[in-house]
Amino acid sequence: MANGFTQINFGTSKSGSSTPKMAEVQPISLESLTAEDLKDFRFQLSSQLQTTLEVDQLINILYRHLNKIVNVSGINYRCKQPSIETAAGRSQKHRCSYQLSMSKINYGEIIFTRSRRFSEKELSTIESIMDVVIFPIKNALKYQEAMTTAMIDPLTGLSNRGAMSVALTREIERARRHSDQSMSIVVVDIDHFKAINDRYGHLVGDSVLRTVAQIIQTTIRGCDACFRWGGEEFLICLSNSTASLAQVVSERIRVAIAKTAFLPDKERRITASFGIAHYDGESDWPELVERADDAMYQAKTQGRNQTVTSLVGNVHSDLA
Ligand SMILES: Nc1nc2c(ncn2[C@@H]2O[C@H](COP(=O)(O)OP(=O)(O)OP(=O)(O)O)[C@@H](O)[C@H]2O)c(=O)[nH]1
Repeated sequence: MANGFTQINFGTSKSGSSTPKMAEVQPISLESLTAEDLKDFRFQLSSQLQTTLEVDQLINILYRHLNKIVNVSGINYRCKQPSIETAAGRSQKHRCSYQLSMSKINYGEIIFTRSRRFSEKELSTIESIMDVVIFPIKNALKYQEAMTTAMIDPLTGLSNRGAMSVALTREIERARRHSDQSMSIVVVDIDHFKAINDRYGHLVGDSVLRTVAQIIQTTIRGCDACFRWGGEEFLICLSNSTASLAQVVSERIRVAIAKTAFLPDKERRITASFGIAHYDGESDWPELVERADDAMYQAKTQGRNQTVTSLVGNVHSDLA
């Protein structure tokens, strides 16, 4: 162990024995590597690692640079919190791995692999550059954590509006590219929520929002996504969905909400109104969301506690 890096494994991994051989870059002889060369190498590696805050890019840079002095076939990196797994090159059966830790905080594990055993000299060279690697990795993890936090609504734990815009841009792009895979948007708005806050207080109102979020999340599929769009409004993005599937999902959520006893007054029920828009070649997601929102307002004006689908384009035939 040195500099807070624990080499936890070195030897032959039996599971990798059938991995096909790959062409490996010839390493520069470590015997001729001077202290000055190593200093230069560390400086160059450090400069390159400062160019990104993406963990997978950091591992790729390390892979490219390390191969100038020590031949490795693959580098795997994994971290539990935040949960990240990435790799560069190709895994082989001989491996050495290092736990990246500083001030008792673990920043993940780096595993170097190749088809031949690592020599003592190679191991000590790899270990000697780990201190150059740990700070960029630590910064990248902090950045990733901050980005994730910025995308989460703290009350419900759902993704927020910022995350929604990123996800919907991607989904619209996918629906446009694959004509056989469409998508639907559902806007959900709790009915008379102001009256709930006024009568039972904001804490009860908050717990209603959390429970509605849970009902939605447990009803939709893993490939779908739910966002907190505004105060008492939620937006669901149903991937690869027809308009009729969107209606089935909405109705399931609507009935589940209407059946749930949210309030101290068990007899009093809460309802929500739903608006659906099915993708119809919109150029951007705000147009699609606007249609779903208009449909939701129609549900409100028609008496609330119901689902309205925006009827345009190919939706009629799907619902027939
Ligand atoms: N408890 C709580 N209330 C919130 C939160 N965000 C927004 N609200 C409340 O949500 C209420 C929304 O009220 P309105 O927009 O009038 O809508 P509504 O009473 O649900 O009426 P309809 O939508 O027409 O059925 C307001 O009283 C907001 O203060 C929140 O995070 N927690």
